[in-house]
Amino acid sequence: MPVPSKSQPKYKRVLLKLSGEALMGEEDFGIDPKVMDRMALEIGQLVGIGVQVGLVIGGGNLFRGASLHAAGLDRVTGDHMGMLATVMNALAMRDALERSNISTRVMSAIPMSGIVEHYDRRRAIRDLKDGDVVIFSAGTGNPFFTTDSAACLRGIEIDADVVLKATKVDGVYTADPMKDPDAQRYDRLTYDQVLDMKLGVMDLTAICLCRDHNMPVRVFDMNKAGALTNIVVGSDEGTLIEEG
Ligand SMILES: Nc1ncnc2c1ncn2[C@@H]1O[C@H](COP(=O)(O)OP(=O)(O)O)[C@@H](O)[C@H]1O
Ligand SMILES: O=c1ccn([C@@H]2O[C@H](COP(=O)(O)OP(=O)(O)O)[C@@H](O)[C@H]2O)c(=O)[nH]1
Repeated sequence: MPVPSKSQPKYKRVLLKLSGEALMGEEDFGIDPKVMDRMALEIGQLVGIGVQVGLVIGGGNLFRGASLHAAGLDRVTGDHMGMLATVMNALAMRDALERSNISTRVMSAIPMSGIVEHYDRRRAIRDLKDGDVVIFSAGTGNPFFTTDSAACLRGIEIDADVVLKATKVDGVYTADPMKDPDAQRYDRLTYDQVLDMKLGVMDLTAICLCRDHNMPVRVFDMNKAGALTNIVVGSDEGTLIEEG
């Protein structure tokens, strides 16, 4: 089988999920412009080798419905705030991408006329084919979901080859590596193994969706320079979750 080269990436279209928290960099809240610029650079490298990039960004650096609820807010209101947070992150990411001369379109699952376009699948696919990075913001548009589920949903809808979950850890472990120093990393897992072992790196709704639609997911460390390009040209970074 031919080995993919930089001029012939393994994937033609990817859905990249960036966790909101990872955008904080060294801070405790908000957005670190240096992280945004670094991500823009890495995404630009994918676009440069002809890969179509759809992007879903979390909102955990600003608001999370569950945390707001724990602090006393109504859960649905909290989730609405969380989804709005993802739109703010998307605007910041568009700014960083456009400063790097990468043509970018932001769509929102919640209509927000005058700020971003409403999500339109066919339009998104056309834009991706034209080489634009398309950022899908406001999650699924519904409370009680996460942006991991939104990433898998949009990935399936746009017929991406893979969902790439960029996070703070370098793959899926036997236990949360932030809490258990003895946790061991998996190179590869099936959807059922993730579900059966309740491995917490991604919510189970997202994994079920991917299993039902046979959408592979790769979990990798977004702080490792070059990891994204390595994956797209066929290297084994992080953990691949796919059919058994
Ligand atoms: N089995 C596991 N393997 C890897 N990471 C795990 C596992 N269980 C829990 N995690 C945690 O999941 C997080 C990744 O999810 P992510 O959505 O990026 O973060 P958050 O939910 O904090 O926004 C990691 O930072 C890690 O601490
Ligand atoms: O379809 C969605 C996606 C997100 N959210 C809300 O938006 C917040 C931010 O998203 P997430 O926690 O997935 O961000 P991440 O962990 O990736 O930073 C969530 O906590 C939810 O409150 C939601 O209600 N529906």
